[in-house]
Amino acid sequence: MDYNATTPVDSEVLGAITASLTGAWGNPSSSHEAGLAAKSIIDEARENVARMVGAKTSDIVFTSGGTEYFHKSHDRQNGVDFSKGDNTDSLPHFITSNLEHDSVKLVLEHFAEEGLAKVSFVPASQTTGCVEVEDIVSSIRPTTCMITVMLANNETGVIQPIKEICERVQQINANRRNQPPILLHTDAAQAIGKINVDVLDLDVDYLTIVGHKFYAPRNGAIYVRNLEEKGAPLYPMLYGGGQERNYRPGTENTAMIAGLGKAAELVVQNLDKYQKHMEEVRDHLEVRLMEEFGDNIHFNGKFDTSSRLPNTCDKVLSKCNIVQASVGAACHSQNRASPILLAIGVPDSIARNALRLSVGRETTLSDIDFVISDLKQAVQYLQNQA
Ligand SMILES: Cc1ncc(COP(=O)(O)O)c(C=O)c1O
Ligand SMILES: O=C(O)CC[SeH]
Repeated sequence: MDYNATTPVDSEVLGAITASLTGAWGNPSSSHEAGLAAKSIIDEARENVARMVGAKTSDIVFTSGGTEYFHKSHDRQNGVDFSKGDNTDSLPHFITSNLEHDSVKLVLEHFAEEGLAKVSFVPASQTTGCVEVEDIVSSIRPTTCMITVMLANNETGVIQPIKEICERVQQINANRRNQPPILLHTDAAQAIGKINVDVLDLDVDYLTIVGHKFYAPRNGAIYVRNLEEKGAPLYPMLYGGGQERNYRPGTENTAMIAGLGKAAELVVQNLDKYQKHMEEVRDHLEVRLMEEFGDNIHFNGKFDTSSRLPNTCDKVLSKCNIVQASVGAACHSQNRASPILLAIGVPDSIARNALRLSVGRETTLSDIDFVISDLKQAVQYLQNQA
């Protein structure tokens, strides 16, 4: 019950990984047969990942995972020079939400602490669990170089208004004079494989893809709009043998890329089925929780006017025997109330008891019965201890 933390590798994905480890172990940069076999697997995987998010194949760069995608430029990025920190008014300005995963939040905090950039952390609305478009737009300054807001939150499952934000910002970009356009990034880690994600529909410049959230191995990729055509800028964090067009050098991890590509192919083929199943099971879970615990349950991710991922249910509890879940994001220390829940207005006393349940593709209705009975015995245990 913790599929937002990570997912198992799909059996077909494992097959693709195994096949490439045995049949395509060559160096993809080698021009001989073994190298060409590996390169063709990588090319096919790139096509499948691009298809999954509605991108051009050449706009996809493979990475080691979701955390490896966000950094400052070592050069003038988008007309803004990070190295010139002497005049703080000219510092590049970033806008983000207070709901972001640490792989975005901590990078921007670092930029600010190091005097490399100014950052606006826009608070999400406590009535919608979303960051409001107008609050993002009103934070824009002449020095704003990038806006990054996650597509769906990993704890609440609430889907953020990325398309609406991009629509407004592109209108502003069209009227910007003497300033480069504001770049738009979204962290789609929790959305891919659960809802349809289309980079052109969203109209973003960058989109983060995290394999281990959609039954792929723990690598990832980033979408960069019109990368080949020098569209959105991308600066390497590493220097080496020229792989990934010098954007992400290092001999390619063919097997993991093969797995990512197969998982992407499965999403393209089965997303509707996955989404419907997860939604059915999650909704059944919430019905049963209400039946069993009534007013003792507080659903932290349900807002009347906000959409949410089909698999996520954030609520309360801790003494379970069978259920494995997170009391917030897996990578956060568990002995504190989730900052995300506090940010959307969940009272500390409730946030401290939150339990995030996230179902997966194979979670069944009978699994839910186990979950409910385990939660019930946990509640009884806690009540007896009280
Ligand atoms: C929303 C979100 N963004 C980014 C990440 C980071 O991805 P990775 O663990 O592959 O670095 C995760 C999960 O770990 C996540 O849930
Ligand atoms: O568990 C999550 O929310 C993702 C890993 Se921090």
